[in-house]
Amino acid sequence: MLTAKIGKVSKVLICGAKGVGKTALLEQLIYGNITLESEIHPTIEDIYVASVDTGRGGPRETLRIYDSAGLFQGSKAQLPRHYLYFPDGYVLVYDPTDPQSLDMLADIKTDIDKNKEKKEVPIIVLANMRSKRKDTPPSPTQQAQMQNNQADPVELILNRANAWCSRERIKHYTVNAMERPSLYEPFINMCARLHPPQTKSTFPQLRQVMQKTQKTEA
Ligand SMILES: Nc1nc2c(ncn2[C@@H]2O[C@H](COP(=O)(O)OP(=O)(O)OP(=O)(O)O)[C@@H](O)[C@H]2O)c(=O)[nH]1
Repeated sequence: MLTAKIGKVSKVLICGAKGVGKTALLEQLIYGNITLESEIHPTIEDIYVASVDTGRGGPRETLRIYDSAGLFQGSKAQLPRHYLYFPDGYVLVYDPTDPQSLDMLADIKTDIDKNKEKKEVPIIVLANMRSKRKDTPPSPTQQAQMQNNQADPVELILNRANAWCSRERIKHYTVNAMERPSLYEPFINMCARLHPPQTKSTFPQLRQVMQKTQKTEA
């Protein structure tokens, strides 16, 4: 007999401004084949399927991840309407060197909240750190800023994002599309929230209550 268990499939939308690295993140997460030399074309829409081990035992869970076309900056950012109805969760991405790409996420989040009705819809925010690495020496501009005791603008944007995310009760992650391990935690977290552990059947408790009632009636 075939007994392979197939977990639930959840739909997740990844969205944000144009060119913040949404496709690079997904390709890296799923295939691990992205390098600085990879040629990536702007997305219209693509679907990726990820089989995720949440580390809780049991079958792997499946995420169907929709990569969306990046939104243009300028006027109020609006997701195409159908993206507000079908996703079970959202991954919002911004580039911490570009403050407008962060501002845009607030508009997207408001739109999601307005349309989610009573459903619980997990949202996470990813700051794609591009190639900023701890071992990279500071650029001449950063050196000048440090000499003038000015804060690093990327740090300021990350702080602003952290403050917004904690107000909105959203988890904020700093990742780098070129570093695959940095992508695991956010997607495992999203998957675990979309597939909470099954609670045990309440029938045994129900049976106990019925037995007690019968005893008191006798
Ligand atoms: N150096 C570096 N380049 C990156 C990184 N992430 C993305 N890029 C580059 O930035 C460009 C845009 O990346 P995409 O992944 O296409 O961005 P996107 O958000 O999917 O873009 P749209 O589909 O147009 O919205 C590509 O040339 C990527 O190679 C990164 O972490 N580091």
